[in-house]
Amino acid sequence: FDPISASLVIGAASALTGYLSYKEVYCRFAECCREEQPLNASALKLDLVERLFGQHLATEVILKALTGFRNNKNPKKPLTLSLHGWAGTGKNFVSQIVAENLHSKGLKSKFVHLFVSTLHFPHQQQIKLYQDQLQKWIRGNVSACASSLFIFDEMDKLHPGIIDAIKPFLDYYEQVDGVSYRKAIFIFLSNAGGDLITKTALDFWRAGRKREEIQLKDLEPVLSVGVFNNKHSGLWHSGLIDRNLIDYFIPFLPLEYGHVKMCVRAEMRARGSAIDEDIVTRVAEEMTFFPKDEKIYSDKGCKTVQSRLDFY
Ligand SMILES: Nc1ncnc2c1ncn2[C@@H]1O[C@H](COP(=O)(O)OP(=O)(O)OP(=O)(O)O)[C@@H](O)[C@H]1O
Repeated sequence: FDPISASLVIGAASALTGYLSYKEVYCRFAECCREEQPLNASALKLDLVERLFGQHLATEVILKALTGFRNNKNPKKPLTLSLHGWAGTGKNFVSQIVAENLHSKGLKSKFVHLFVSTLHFPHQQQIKLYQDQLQKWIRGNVSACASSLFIFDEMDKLHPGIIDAIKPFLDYYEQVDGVSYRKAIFIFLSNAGGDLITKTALDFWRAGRKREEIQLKDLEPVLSVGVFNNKHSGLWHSGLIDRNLIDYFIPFLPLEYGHVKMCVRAEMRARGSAIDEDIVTRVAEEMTFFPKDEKIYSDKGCKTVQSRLDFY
């Protein structure tokens, strides 16, 4: 046995172990991009099942899409989800749950980026500038962490065309200018299509069918066509849709009286208060419901529950 090569091997091995344990210790204190770490599917499932009310389709699709994507060592394109539904039905809330399950600091993580149309892209005359900035921002952040998460809120208020600037990143390319975007995740949030979703939910209700009987195939095709043809969807005539770059259109159903009560209880628990059913009913009854005759769905979803609870 050659003593020189033996000591070289030992030296290299101990340097590697040292580096790995240094990295472990470092990552305990500073946030690290753990792109190889598989997703804990049961933790995500538990979060969705226990915390998200009345959204059986969103729960099922998000779980399936994320676990499939994160367990695939070699995805061919980034994961792109488009979440649609009425106000206050849980789209931002789900994005927060997804962010927490991907990066432990959730929305505060430096690998999670939230864009709000009216805040970040307000002026119609500056579309070109926004497109450049968006491309630079995404390129820079995916270079730093391949499994970065980008959330675009208020897509329906985004000027048409802005989002097409990121089309090359969402496509099936192995690399674009030396950067691979295949492990990144993009989530779009929008109220567009909310009317179509409500109509379907209402048709089921009027036919005496259970809400849980609504399937993705009842809504997904209508949604993608509806959003493509809607001038105010942020995806109007978008190349993302006609190139099939959006993996899932995820409908959020309008919330019913019973769901609003569940939100009130969840908020009480979060505040560490005992559940007082009398207050739960009073808060839920303060909300307004539509359509005019049947009054089934809360018109703000669970959105104002937290502030209403402050009065009790
Ligand atoms: N389906 C739900 N299950 C549990 N809590 C919910 C649900 N929907 C809404 N909430 C509660 O209401 C709050 C507001 O909802 P959220 O911001 O997610 O609505 P949104 O669908 O993003 O609305 P908008 O389209 O107006 O942005 C959430 O932080 C959460 O506490």
